[in-house]
Amino acid sequence: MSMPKEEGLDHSLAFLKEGYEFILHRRKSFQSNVFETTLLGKKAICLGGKEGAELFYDTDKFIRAGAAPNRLVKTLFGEGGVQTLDGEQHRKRKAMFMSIMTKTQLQQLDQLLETEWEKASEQWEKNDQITLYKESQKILMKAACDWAGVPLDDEEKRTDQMRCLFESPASLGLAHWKGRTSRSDAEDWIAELVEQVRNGDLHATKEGALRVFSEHRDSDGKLLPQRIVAVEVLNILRPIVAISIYIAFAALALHQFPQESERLKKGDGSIRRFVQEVRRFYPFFPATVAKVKQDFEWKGYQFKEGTMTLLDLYGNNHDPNLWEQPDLFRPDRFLDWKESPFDFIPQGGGVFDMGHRCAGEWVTIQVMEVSIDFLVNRLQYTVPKQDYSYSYSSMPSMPKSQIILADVRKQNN
Ligand code: HEM
Repeated sequence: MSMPKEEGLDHSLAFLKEGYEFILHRRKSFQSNVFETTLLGKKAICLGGKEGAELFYDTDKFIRAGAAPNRLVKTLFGEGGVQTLDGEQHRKRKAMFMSIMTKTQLQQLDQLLETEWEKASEQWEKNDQITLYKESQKILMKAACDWAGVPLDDEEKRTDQMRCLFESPASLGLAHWKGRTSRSDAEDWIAELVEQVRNGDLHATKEGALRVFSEHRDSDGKLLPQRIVAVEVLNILRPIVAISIYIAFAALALHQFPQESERLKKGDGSIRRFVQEVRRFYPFFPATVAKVKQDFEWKGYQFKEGTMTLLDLYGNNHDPNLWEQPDLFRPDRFLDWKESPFDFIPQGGGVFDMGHRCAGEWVTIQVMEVSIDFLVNRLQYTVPKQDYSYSYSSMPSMPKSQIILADVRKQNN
């Protein structure tokens, strides 16, 4: 049986134009959770729905080595990182990440964040207004470095580098190249710290990522090359700073859905459900990518070895077959959510240890909870008129104004 197929030479331009909605639009028009298209001059299969996600995370059928486009590897991921590994090598490396995600470690991050929010808000009281997206990046970078045991030498420069890593993958020209130079500079910085940890010149905290990753032995029993440790430590710092995007969207939701914000203030809404709805509702990653490991057949369709395959992350979070009225912001939908690892997948699906589901999902949820609690219950501020719109084609997307808050004061209660 032949797979539903989008006719035409190449659809990369349509992907750029329709962005987050590209796959879902076609899933709807083909009425199918699987279809074929052409992207970057190559045949690509797009998968969606619970069944599509379940298939995508079957590690006997899909691999990650060589799957991600070069522009993503050169900016966002780095070379040789966990995202690009398969099989036993991936399992061992992923276990290294998950080993630092303990309850105690997460509580420590909580406290570091609280302290940074406190310090920052004291500064903000001296200003007429602040840009939340940028300010929260400073908070997150300081907390992330402290948590990872990384001495932060030049706060402004390093925070800017982290931002460039996640803002640049899909951008063009200079902005993209800035992402590439930020990557090599940031890797140099961390690789030097790894050397210092290994020769005893830097006593990094025992449980922090810098020390744990520097001392980690890979599946061959050897220490990882310094450069790879740097890539993996950046796989902690960079995405923590990227939570600033969700914080900006959360602040937007608090403003645009004041009844939800009131409920949080009165304590009759749940911050957890609010966080989940922000992660479901707003765009972050459109899709994730793998390659067919070897020829197989699924539902009568042929999947040929090496074919690029995309999983529709944004689309699954907005799929009307999975969510009632998906385009409404309604945190209470999570009251009776059946906790499937394949429908709600803003940070990937499946399981953490064997598959590529985001290693930092718990961190993300927790950081968002602390930050939203601070915005709702610890600060008061006004929201001046600004451009709240966000695009479905720029990746990553975020409110155009980056969320300006004015007259920020600590609450007196
Ligand atoms: C800012 C919000 C975040 C979003 C939207 C996000 C999203 C994602 C996505 C979509 C994937 C790929 C899933 C796949 O390919 O199947 C991923 C992987 C990953 N994320 Fe996150 N992430 C976030 C935050 C974090 C944080 C805070 C950390 C670390 C503290 C982190 C560490 C990782 C790592 C190490 C991987 C690779 C996992 C693997 O390949 O096995 N992420 N993330």
